[in-house]
Amino acid sequence: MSQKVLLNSKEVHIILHRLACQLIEKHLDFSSTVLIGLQPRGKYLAERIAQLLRDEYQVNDIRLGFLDITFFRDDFRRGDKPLEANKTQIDFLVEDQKVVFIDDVLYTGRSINAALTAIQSFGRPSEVELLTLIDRRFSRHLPIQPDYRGRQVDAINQEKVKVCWMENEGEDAVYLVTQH
Ligand SMILES: O=P(O)(O)OC[C@H]1O[C@H](OP(=O)(O)OP(=O)(O)O)[C@H](O)[C@@H]1O
Ligand SMILES: O=c1cc[nH]c(=O)[nH]1
Repeated sequence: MSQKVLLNSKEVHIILHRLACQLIEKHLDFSSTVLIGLQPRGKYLAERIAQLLRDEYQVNDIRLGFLDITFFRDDFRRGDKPLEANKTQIDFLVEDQKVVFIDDVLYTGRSINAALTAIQSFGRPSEVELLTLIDRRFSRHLPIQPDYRGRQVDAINQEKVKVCWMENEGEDAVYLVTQH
């Protein structure tokens, strides 16, 4: 296995600021907008974006929730391992709200498809957008595209993009991992 740095810590931080600013441009005071990080790895990105909005850009009253999509995936019966769900935590109504899904990587689009199904249990949003740190090009199985993207990456199917966060991996960085 070998890995190449796609984004270092400084580049990740610059991109996070840009994404936060793009959200402000569109959503202004966030009075009818909620942020939903997809479990497990979108949670870290969503927390970072929410923290930036609050601390650096003085957007108060950010509503942030986390959505687990494990049992909404179209392939969830196919694996041979027992599935472990993560926690869904949405302490507000999404009815008539603008929902922004936040995930670290967009690849086939199947996770977002599952999230679109899962969020219906919480109400009917007025619109749903997608923010992703990494958009893997030419790999979609479904017609799903991000509204806000950190970096577009070309990778072949044998490669994996790995997003690391200080909170769980001890550094903010993005790697392209190749199995040999
Ligand atoms: O567009 P998709 O093909 O659905 O891929 C995107 C998903 O892949 C990753 O999770 P993964 O399913 O690899 O699980 P992981 O958390 O174990 O990395 C990533 O965190 C996204 O949620
Ligand atoms: O490259 C990929 C594809 C799916 N999920 C990831 O985290 N990385």
